[in-house]
Amino acid sequence: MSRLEVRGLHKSFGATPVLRGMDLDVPSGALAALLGHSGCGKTTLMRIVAGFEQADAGEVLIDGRTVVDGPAGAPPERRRVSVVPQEGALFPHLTVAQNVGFGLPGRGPAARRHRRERVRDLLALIGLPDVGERMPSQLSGGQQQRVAVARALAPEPDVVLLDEPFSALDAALRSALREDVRAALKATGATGVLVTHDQEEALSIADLVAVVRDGVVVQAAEPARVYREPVDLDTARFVGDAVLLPAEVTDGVARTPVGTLKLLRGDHAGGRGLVAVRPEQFHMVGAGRGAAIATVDAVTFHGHDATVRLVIAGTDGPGAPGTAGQAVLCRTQGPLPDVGTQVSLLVAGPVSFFTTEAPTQHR
Ligand SMILES: Nc1ncnc2c1ncn2[C@@H]1O[C@H](COP(=O)(O)OP(=O)(O)OP(=O)(O)O)[C@@H](O)[C@H]1O
Repeated sequence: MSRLEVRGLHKSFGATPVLRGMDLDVPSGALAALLGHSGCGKTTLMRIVAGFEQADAGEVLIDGRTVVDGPAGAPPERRRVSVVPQEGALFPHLTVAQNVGFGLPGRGPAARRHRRERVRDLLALIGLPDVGERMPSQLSGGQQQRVAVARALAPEPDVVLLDEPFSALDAALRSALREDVRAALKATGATGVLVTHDQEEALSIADLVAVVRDGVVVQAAEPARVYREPVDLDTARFVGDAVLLPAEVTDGVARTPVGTLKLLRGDHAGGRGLVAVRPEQFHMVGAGRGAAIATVDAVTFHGHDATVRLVIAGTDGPGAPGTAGQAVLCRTQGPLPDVGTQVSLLVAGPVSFFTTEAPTQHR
């Protein structure tokens, strides 16, 4: 078991606070993605957990063992934490097998045999069983990252930290590699933390997405929850596309330019604010069946689906006043409408409401 707990971590560089009381709890064997804008403190957290940087205050526990206690901490080599950096991580003068086996003891015939077997098993696990004798320069970028993952897993770490390990790769390679890396982590039972800017990556492979802003985790939950129930407006905008519409909440429903919408959480006191609607929640339906009339402004075809930009022309139902002219985005797999045509719009499923009358609430 190797649960990772980060409690109240603080770190400043000079007078600039970077981590401001960061909390994170990653269950044993889970893969968490740290998602946040550049400079929000993701790498600093990873470096503190790995032991490359000192915290000012707060704690990090692995499997209940305190490895960081304020500025004090266990030596990095005793933490059972491995790191997979962005790129260029392999020793260029060692073979692939020597790279993977680098952190393993090799004195005596039994240890050497164990090392050989472990290297062989890990290369098979990452899908490169035959490259052990090659030099890193003879591998592609994606293969080198696979080897870096194998090397990180070799000493059977409790926690593996992956700092944007796929960022230098092209889109197709990234998606294949991240699936394989997830599978390798799961096969070894290691707890993983992945730093990424890429929301799709975070949502698709992580068990837990932790949204980081200004040195704190503002929301940590399973990917679908973060997407469907973002904790605040900034998270709604940052994780996936969101159409923000003015809304007035009364009696647990929101009156909006596209009709009266159900709320995800019915406990709002009411008042004015914004609802966040995901583009796939919009549906273009037959005339008279929607809640609003909209004019097709632009259509962008993506292959698997399309994005249709629409401008509300008027309401069919009891919408909020002054709604015409509001632009919305609709993601559709159905037939594509011509630009300039009018369609009827419907919103499926409940939406999140964020009041603009009081400070943003953090859960
Ligand atoms: N050793 C350092 N000395 C001074 N400032 C630092 C140091 N390391 C990081 N910082 C600053 O701390 C802030 C957070 O950096 P960090 O690398 O943790 O962000 P990040 O979220 O990982 O960003 P990115 O996604 O761009 O890698 C940045 O403003 C950075 O310039």
